[in-house]
Amino acid sequence: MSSVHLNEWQKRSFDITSGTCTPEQKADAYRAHILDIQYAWANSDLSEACTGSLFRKYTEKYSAIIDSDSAETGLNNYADSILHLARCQRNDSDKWESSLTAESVLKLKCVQGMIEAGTKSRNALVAPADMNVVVGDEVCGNADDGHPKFAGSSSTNRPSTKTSAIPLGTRTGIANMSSLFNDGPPNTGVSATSVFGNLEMPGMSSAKPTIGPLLAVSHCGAGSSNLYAANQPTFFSYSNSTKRNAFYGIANEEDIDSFQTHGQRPQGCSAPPDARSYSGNGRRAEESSLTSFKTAKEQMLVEQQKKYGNQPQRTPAMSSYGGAKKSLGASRSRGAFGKFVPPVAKQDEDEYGRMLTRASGGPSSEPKLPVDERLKNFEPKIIELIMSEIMDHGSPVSWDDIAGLEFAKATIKEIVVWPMLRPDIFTGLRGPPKGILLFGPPGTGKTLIGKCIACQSGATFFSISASSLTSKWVGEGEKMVRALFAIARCHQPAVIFIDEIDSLLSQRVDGEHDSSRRIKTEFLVQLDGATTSADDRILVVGATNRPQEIDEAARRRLAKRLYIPLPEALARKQIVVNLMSQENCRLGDEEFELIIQQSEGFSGADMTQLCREAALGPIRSIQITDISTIAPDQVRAIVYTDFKDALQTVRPSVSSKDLKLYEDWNKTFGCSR
Ligand SMILES: Nc1ncnc2c1ncn2[C@@H]1O[C@H](COP(=O)(O)OP(=O)(O)OP(=O)(O)O)[C@@H](O)[C@H]1O
Ligand SMILES: [Mg+2]
Repeated sequence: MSSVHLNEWQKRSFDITSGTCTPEQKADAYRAHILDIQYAWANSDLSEACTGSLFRKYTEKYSAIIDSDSAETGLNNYADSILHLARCQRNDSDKWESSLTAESVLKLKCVQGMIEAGTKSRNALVAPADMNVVVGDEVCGNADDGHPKFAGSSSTNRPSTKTSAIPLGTRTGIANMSSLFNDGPPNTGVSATSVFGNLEMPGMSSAKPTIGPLLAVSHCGAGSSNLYAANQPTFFSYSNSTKRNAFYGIANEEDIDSFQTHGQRPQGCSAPPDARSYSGNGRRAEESSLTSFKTAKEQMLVEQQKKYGNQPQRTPAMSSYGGAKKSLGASRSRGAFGKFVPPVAKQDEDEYGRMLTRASGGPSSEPKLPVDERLKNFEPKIIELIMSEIMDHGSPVSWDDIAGLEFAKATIKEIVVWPMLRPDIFTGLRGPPKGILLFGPPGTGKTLIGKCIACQSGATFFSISASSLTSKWVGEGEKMVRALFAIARCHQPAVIFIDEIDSLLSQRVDGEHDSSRRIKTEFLVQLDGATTSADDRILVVGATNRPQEIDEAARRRLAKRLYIPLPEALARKQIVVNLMSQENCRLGDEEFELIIQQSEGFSGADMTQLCREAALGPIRSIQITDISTIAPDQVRAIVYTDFKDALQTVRPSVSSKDLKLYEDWNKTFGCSR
């Protein structure tokens, strides 16, 4: 401490001894000095020893004021402020004479009300607003006898005082100490002076971990608590920043947690003398009655409370402690290595319960969702996603709608339909393969076959795409895969159709994204389980036009690999006949043959496109002026010329080079004859 500072403190000390000061001026000056000392200490302008010494000096000097019972001369701020008001009024008008005296003012209705309020509610703030009274469990009013005395009392007439020895650790709030000096209640048997008399200030015993016993004053009536918990350390050992935080009433997380847990004020979190009082359970005493302001977080908690009733909240209400630092993450108790909490609010535990209610035809009008005990470990949102979004309910497709592909259709019927119909026959070696891969050029009917299986197999059909199994959340994709198979197991017999399976099960390469690799691995594991378990009647059907990109492990699991080639002449004709049968068309057999010859190399999709293009021929022949008025039956029939024109614009989408690749792969891995 610099000598300038020391001189300043000492000078001030003597200034206040001047007899010219009124008691309230002295009280104000006293509090200002306490504040200054605290501030200086918090900023390390004062050493601990010096702070202690100054406090002692101040206490000794002003013990007469502090200990005075007199409402006139003591630090009776309550009476002082009322009298001060009265005096001001008198100054405004010389003629006006106030009948207010120290005694009469206490009989005023409003004053009585305030006193009663203070007596009734121990949490209520009755003490002058600029006084800070902090106790373990309660905020003490001025007096429990209704007398608004604020000064520490003499020991002679205070028999009910409890004292307790508090081992001082290394910290205690200076502000708390100031409250000791200032707010000694009427029933306190130990005066502030005596408290200080017993207090060894830090400078005196800094080497010791504890600073000797401090007599704490319990002054809130019979049921009152001690000022400090017995294990409450003092704050002299705090670092400067902590001291400053403590000084400004900013608690660190630990303190807040422990405070909220034990119902005590955060250790070392002293408030300046003009801070508001706090209740021992952390609630700002006057908060409920005086302030309706809520932070967004507090509002959210209130709404959550309303929404979920008395369910325990994950986040403790920071508002419970007004002096706590309200910073981002201040309420976290998980620490740096705690579990990651996503920024989006997690689904509540009872969401699944709500889903069960819906599923069991509960109050909600939402559709029934099948649920199973085995799915309890999965997040409801994932189950819901798979159930509602992945399960396919497309328009019905029959085997006859698929032109050609007789071998593929027969094989699929053998694998899918019959075993479903007669599981008793298809046992042992006759057991159907659990995985099929449909591969071939684009537009050849692979997806169409999938839809047909969905309609004709009688199994629960899950049609999923790779993108629906991927998620931006780490780990979510694997869960989706697991949930998919679990749900399929609950709904046996089941077919899981994965279109464009190459994007999900492409070969694992170095440097690929970790999450996609994990999804892939999980899928293979599940696929393995589904394919090896004899009891499970789950068929996985994959479709791809890039069979060469499929991971070899997946390839093995998809045991039946069926080549879906470009449609042969007969199949092409069937497609055209099928489509033209629904239109006004006039085509002879010869014309059909011509069309089939000219569409060599077309896929099923190309044939469909050719028919669409030809169907537009009659419309194009209508005059533009007539298009708005012409009746549908006046539109001419589709004729061969329309196909001829269409063949000029529609080209095969599969090149012969690509075709060779498929045929080669089929020869290597395919199961076709
Ligand atoms: N064999 C077929 N019989 C009848 N229509 C077919 C046939 N093949 C393809 N089509 C027609 O082509 C359209 C596209 O077929 P689909 O979507 O099944 O092809 P895909 O093999 O899945 O192609 P991609 O590999 O590009 O996904 C079908 O909607 C259907 O109109
Ligand atoms: Mg497809």
